Amino acid sequence: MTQYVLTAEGPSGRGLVAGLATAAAAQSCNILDSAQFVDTESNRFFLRMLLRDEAAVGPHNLSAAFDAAAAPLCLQAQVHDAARKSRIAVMVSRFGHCLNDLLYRSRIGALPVEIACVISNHDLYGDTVREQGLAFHHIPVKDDKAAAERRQMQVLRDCGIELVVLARYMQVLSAEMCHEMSGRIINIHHSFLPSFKGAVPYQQAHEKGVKLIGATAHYVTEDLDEGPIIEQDVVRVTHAQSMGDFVSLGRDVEAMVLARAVHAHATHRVFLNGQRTIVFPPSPGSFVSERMG
Ligand SMILES: Nc1nc2c(c(=O)[nH]1)N[C@@H](CN(C=O)c1ccc(C(=O)N[C@@H](CCC(=O)O)C(=O)O)cc1)CN2
Repeated sequence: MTQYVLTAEGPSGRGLVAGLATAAAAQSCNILDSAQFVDTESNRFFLRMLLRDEAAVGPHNLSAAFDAAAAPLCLQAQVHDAARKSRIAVMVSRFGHCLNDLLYRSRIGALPVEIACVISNHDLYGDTVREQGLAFHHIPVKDDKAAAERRQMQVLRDCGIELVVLARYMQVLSAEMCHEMSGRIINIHHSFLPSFKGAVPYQQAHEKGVKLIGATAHYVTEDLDEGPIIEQDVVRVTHAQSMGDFVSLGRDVEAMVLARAVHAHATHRVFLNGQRTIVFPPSPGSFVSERMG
């Protein structure tokens, strides 16, 4: 039986969960997993349900039913096919560890995404990407950033991209691109934000003598490394380690944090809440890979 993710948000109030759960039952949907949260500061309600469509009602009828149930509750509801993979583009510069990790996780089905193409301002990973049957677009960013970005945006439109993942892409995106793709570009920053923004966080961290380094996955906005945080993690370091050691230790935590963030976005668990996010936990079984050994 087909499963769907219901997402809903809007002004908080009484009877919201009941209203949506009643609508689910009326459509013969079994609620397999449910999470909701009220931000009492903003008085905003957020909900995510995993539904099993036991009467094969189908996505269009379910969308209509939940729109009808949500309207009197002043909620915006969306129904997503839980099995559908988001079409993503990965953008990379010189460091390929996050790209390789995403390619692997996507290939084994551990990430519910379809990598439609890879875009890079360098030609280092063209063979790696094309060997996996994927499109690789080398778009150098020389002195005309705007021209390069116009080419990037054209590729994203032509490929029907739903999410852009900056996998250590080291160019600042224009305000125009950030606005056009608002909420649909995820970046991995190689520090535990808000510490050490910018292009060389490991150098900053080493100079500061930190005992933890980290990685932060966030939505991209025109304000560099200031976008809503989706996922973070850290790893211990010591006084005896060099900046190069930090770079090596950081690779794994960067890749892990980025994969967690992409998984959360692709399974409709992330909600924007002003400058922050709400990230619901993964539903049971959502990490089961198609190729489990
Ligand atoms: N508009 C935004 N663009 C980008 C963001 C963002 O949050 N908003 N995140 C960065 C990633 N990043 C750190 O994680 C980062 C990348 C690059 C730079 C930077 O100063 N780049 C220089 C060129 C550096 C080079 O050529 O090697 C520049 O663009 O002039 C800072 C931070 C991705 N983009």
